[in-house]
Amino acid sequence: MDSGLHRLLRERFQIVAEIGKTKGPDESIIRPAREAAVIENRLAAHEGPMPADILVHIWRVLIGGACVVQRPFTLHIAGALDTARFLYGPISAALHADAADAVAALAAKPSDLAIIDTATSSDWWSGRGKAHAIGRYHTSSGGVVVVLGGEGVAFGAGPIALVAQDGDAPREVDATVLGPDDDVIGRYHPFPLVIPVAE
Ligand SMILES: C=C(O[C@@H]1C=C(C(=O)O)C=C[C@H]1O)C(=O)O
Repeated sequence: MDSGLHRLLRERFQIVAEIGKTKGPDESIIRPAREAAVIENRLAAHEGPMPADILVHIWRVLIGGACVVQRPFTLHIAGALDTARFLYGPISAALHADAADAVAALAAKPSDLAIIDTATSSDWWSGRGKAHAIGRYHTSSGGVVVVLGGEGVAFGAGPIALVAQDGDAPREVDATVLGPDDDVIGRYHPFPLVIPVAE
């Protein structure tokens, strides 16, 4: 059983490496909407005693590993280590004192990702420059964590936009009701599960 699983995983990573070669040097290898679709497809086909959150956890580690195989990158983390590990697994990480530091590190290397617990800063969005939200997750402790991609990371295809307007705190709106002056900081596919974090 384990040999068969292992063989399939090796095959998956071979295919992932081939897909990576088709992505251009100026294009991000991370496709948040595709990742969400991959997991939604697994959840839709799921049955049996394995808990759905275990399924999601395994696939998130596979996807994080797949991304890093296609092109190495670092997670710049401000107060969201559990969420970062849940979403991307054991890949290279840098811990930052606050959101501003993490966003500055992302600006220096836009192909990395920043993962920010919004409780670490009341205005994490104001210094983000060309970074934009590619994911927004709720945690089991009631927190909200935002994943920021640098320039070039494709927006998700979902209908939700996360908007900052006139310096107000970001709010979620349906993309179809956005006005011309709205400052869209990210669009993403809604994620079905709450991220479990250590208390
Ligand atoms: C494999 C790809 O690259 C990345 C890894 C994915 C995966 O492991 O399923 C999905 C989307 C991308 O973030 C792809 O673009 O298809």
